[in-house]
Amino acid sequence: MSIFLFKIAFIKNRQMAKTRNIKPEQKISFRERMSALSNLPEFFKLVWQSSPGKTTASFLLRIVRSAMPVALLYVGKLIIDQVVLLNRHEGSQHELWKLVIIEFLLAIATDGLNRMISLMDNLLGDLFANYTSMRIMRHAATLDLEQFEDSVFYDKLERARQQTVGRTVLLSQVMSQIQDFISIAFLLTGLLTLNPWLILLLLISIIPSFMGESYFNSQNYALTRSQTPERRELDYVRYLGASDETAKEVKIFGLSDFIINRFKTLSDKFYADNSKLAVRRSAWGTFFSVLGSLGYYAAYGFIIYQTVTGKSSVGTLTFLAGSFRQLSNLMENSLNRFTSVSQGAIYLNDFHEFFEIKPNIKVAASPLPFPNPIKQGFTFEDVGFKYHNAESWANRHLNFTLHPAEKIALVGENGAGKTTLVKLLARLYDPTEGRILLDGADLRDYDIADLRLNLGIIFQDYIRYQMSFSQNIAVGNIDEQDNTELIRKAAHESLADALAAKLPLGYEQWLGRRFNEGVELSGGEWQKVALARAYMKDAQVLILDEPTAALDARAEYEVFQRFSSLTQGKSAVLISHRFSTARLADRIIVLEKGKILEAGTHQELMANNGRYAELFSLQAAGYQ
Ligand SMILES: Nc1ncnc2c1ncn2[C@@H]1O[C@H](COP(=O)(O)OP(=O)(O)OP(=O)(O)O)[C@@H](O)[C@H]1O
Repeated sequence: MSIFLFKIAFIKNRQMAKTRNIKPEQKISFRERMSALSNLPEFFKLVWQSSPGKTTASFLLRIVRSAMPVALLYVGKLIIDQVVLLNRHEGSQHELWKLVIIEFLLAIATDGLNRMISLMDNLLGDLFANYTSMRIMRHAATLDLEQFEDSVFYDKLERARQQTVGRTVLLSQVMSQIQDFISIAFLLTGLLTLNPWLILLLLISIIPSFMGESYFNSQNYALTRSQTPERRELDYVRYLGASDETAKEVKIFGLSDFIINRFKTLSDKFYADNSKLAVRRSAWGTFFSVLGSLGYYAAYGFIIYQTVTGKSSVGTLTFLAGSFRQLSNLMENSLNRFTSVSQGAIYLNDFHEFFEIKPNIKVAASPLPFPNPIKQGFTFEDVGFKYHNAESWANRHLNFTLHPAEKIALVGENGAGKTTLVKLLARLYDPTEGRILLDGADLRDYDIADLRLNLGIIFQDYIRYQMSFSQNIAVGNIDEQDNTELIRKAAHESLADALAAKLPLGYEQWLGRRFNEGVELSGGEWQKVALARAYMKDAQVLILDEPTAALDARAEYEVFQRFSSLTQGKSAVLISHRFSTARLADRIIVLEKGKILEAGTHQELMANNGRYAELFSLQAAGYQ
């Protein structure tokens, strides 16, 4: 009967699943569940690596704890039998009190073990979460920029991130499972020797509940998995609604209601989906628990009958009834837990999937030594690049050479492909077609870390680190973070030193408002700090992507005076929308729709009377 009802629910649920956008491939079969268990050894390896000592302690404590239920029941039986004997003036008072003290000690030991196990689980859980978070960050650092720009990648990253905390539950579940199995083995031995028939009754009363749990767990997984993109959006909306970085614009544009409504729409949908499942799960759970109670009372009646008819002692009655109840609870718990363990093991797939993502940008097996000094420069040979999932090319048919000691300015309208070109130079992406040569050899043949060490790049969307002034500069060459002299020199070169002098704590001043006593800087001030990062290393090529957009006219003039003298003998690439800046370069490359439209000195391009001359005159007219 129950199976029949269960099937109806299953069919109905399949129909509902369709309306709830659960993709069919996200449902998991029993086989998938079982095969996911093969993830457990790898999982335990991670747990072990997090803390070998605590893993061993937790395991040993649970083994001792697993013998406690049967020991307590058995001593209880002996006590009752002794009391019955004493009533008949046959027993021993001394024996009785000895047993009571033993039971008392066992009870205290059980409580103590429970507390130690839970303490161990918590500590191990925290260590595991920290360890796996670090593993995720380490792996993420090896991946390509392009992978970070892909939403499917983010879903995987998000699911892996959730596993760092979520899987600590799996850890204690698996441990508890082992503990319960041993307890069950002990209790079953008692039941088998005293009354084997009860075992059959036991199985009948718990199997429906197990099937129900297993079914609802798989539904839960399918639902959670299908909700990943929305959950990320929910997190994002929550961040938009309450963050120092967004507060200004949210206030000015009066966006709070808009954001709250979006949050409400998303969270209401979550609530509706989750609560439907929770209600159905609870209703079925109640039904199965009634079945379990029926089984228990049938067994209880049977044992009472045997005691009344003199086939067992009163002590045996309490032992059997107690064993049956405990066994039924333990078996039900461990069967149910089995479904959550296999469920948890399936979530581990997400974790492993993330670690299986490999970077596409290959590192040369035996890299060429990076030239110092660069002799021929960087040559773009028909280079084209298309972003993942993009329709059009961001760069196409690029042919030019950045010579040693040459200063090139890249100009062009928004979206012309200037930043992309620079990213190709730094191998944040590899060309989709064509190749970039450095001193005649493919850029891919050099060591990528060496290449980046030789490039000093400041992007337009540089990070405003919520760290100290000095660390904000040191990130340009983190190995030198303790080199105060170098940091001060870099700050001097980018004009940031005058700013440090104004700050209450100078170079140790915390920047940004996110943490205590941080000082917020203006846009231009931040830019000067970021610029200092480029001077932290003795890079052979300096690349500044709109470095002065936020600087005032005097600061921009000074920055460029210094930039020119500091980059003497070095190559430099400058991206700027200000033609007054661009004209200082040895050569100007005008990009349009990813292609080179024209190139030459300021004078040549003006004489050409092409797009550069047009844009230059347009800007100059604005100043008159
Ligand atoms: N991460 C990305 N994913 C997909 N497309 C991108 C990405 N970044 C840029 N693009 C697209 O590539 C083209 C070139 O962008 P790029 O950032 O190189 O232009 P830009 O010349 O530096 O523009 P701006 O002057 O506005 O900084 C644009 O059409 C842009 O939409």
